[in-house]
Amino acid sequence: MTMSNGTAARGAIPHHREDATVSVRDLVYRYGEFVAVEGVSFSIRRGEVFALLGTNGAGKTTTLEVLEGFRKPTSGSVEVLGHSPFQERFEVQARTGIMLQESGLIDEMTVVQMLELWQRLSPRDDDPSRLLDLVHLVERRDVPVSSLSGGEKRRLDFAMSVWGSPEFVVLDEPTTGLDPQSRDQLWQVVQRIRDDGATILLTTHYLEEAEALADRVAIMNSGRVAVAGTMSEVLATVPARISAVSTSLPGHVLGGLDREVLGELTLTTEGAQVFLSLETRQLQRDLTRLLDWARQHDVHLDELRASPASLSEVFMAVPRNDSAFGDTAVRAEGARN
Ligand SMILES: Nc1ncnc2c1ncn2[C@@H]1O[C@H](COP(=O)(O)OP(=O)(O)OP(=O)(O)O)[C@@H](O)[C@H]1O
Repeated sequence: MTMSNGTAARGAIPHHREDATVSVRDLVYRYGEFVAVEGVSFSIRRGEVFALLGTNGAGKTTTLEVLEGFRKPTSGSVEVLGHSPFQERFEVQARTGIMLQESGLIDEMTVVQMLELWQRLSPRDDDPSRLLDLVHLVERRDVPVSSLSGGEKRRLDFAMSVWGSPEFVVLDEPTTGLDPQSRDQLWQVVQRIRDDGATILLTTHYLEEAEALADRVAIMNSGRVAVAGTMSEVLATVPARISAVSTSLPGHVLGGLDREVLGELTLTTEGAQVFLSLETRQLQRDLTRLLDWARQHDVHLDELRASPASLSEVFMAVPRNDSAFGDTAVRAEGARN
């Protein structure tokens, strides 16, 4: 994926358009005078899970609705599977599965009747039994939809979105309301259909879900992409953290440590204990330096922890207003694509 106005994407390797299932260039969408999406560019490679994240009102749903062919872009170009989703809706819909936030299930029908109805409506062929098995609803096949739990309804929605193994699947907050076990099962199914070659666009407010599933991610704020790239590129936009506690740190060796490491070192003393915290963009290098330093000075490090930033930290670090976005850099980057 390449992004025109994302920080992490600046280092991303551009790829050819033919590798892309989705290609969005300079997308603008206005509701009347209000600009909901303001110059967004990205592409989603075939066979990857791409997570579109963002604050409330960031423009995710609007972008999704443009990709699904429900809205005509105000300006910019959008291609899904080589077609315009708005002008060539039939071509795109025949190869796309969509799981909306709002379920379209019919309460009076049983689970299997719902799938049989879908069999008649969908342009793709499939077998209800395969889908029931896929989403672990075999034993609920003859139960009316109205009797299903919220999680079971979500799984049935999911089954309908992957009916006939579409090439492109849009999952809009797929695990809302699922218990941890059902959520894990659904994650496994998403990974399985990705491994089978589907391209998946996921939106979610659960950052651990994006972290578990997505190959690439974009975080939107106020109609723009704030940060984008592969998961590791995005996580690297916030420093990693190393921490440890030691009771064997002689005062005279402390000074040498900050010259050894590249990151920002903080030492706090409480009685005989020294708490060491290091924020670094060079996790492996600084961890190696720290361990070498500890060995040389015979320092024992207790509770040693080293971890990259989480997606949640990256999300929290996204500036929450336009003026803090570094507009000049963002626009200059956009102009190159
Ligand atoms: N039909 C509409 N008419 C006018 N403004 C709208 C309309 N739909 C959305 N908006 C506005 O456009 C902006 C983007 O909305 P959108 O629903 O795309 O955001 P979102 O990222 O999906 O948010 P959320 O996470 O809260 O669902 C918001 O400020 C919203 O109020």
